[in-house]
Amino acid sequence: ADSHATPESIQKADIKLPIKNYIAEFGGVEGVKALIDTFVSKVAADPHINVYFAKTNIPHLKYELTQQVCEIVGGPCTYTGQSMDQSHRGLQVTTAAFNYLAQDMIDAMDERGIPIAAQNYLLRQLAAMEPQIVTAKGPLG
Ligand code: HEM
Repeated sequence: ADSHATPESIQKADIKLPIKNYIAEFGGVEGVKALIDTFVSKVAADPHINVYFAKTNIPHLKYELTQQVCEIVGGPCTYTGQSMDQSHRGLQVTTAAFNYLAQDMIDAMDERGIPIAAQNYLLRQLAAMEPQIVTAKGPLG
């Protein structure tokens, strides 16, 4: 996947400009792939949110997430999946669910030793996607 961000892929991935280059801090494309493996394992084991993923094609999700995160952190990847709005429409994702998923990403990044500045950059990008992803209210808001 040695291609680069395009206006279309940036829009689909819901990336906020400017893209900053932290790919080295993430350990290159292989490091991003390993991070997404760790992250998805944590999500699958997280009783607060794993019900959302009961019918999900996990290998496909890992592929799309790897491309998206690699592109976000300035790596040589192009996201070609669905937009965040499209892929989460109808899933009834709540703010609480969003925050649990964000914590799983923090735990995964800690476990893989990603430097804090690089973590914070990715987390800011993910936080900015919340309006496209959260479509439901639950007991916790
Ligand atoms: C910023 C946070 C998030 C990002 C960057 C993200 C990203 C993605 C991506 C790239 C896909 C694949 C799209 C495709 O197949 O074309 C996807 C699918 C999915 N996401 Fe998220 N997501 C986020 C938050 C969440 C949350 C909080 C939940 C629920 C707790 C969730 C549940 C799902 C599910 C169930 C699918 C699979 C839908 C299907 O089977 O088609 N996502 N997400």
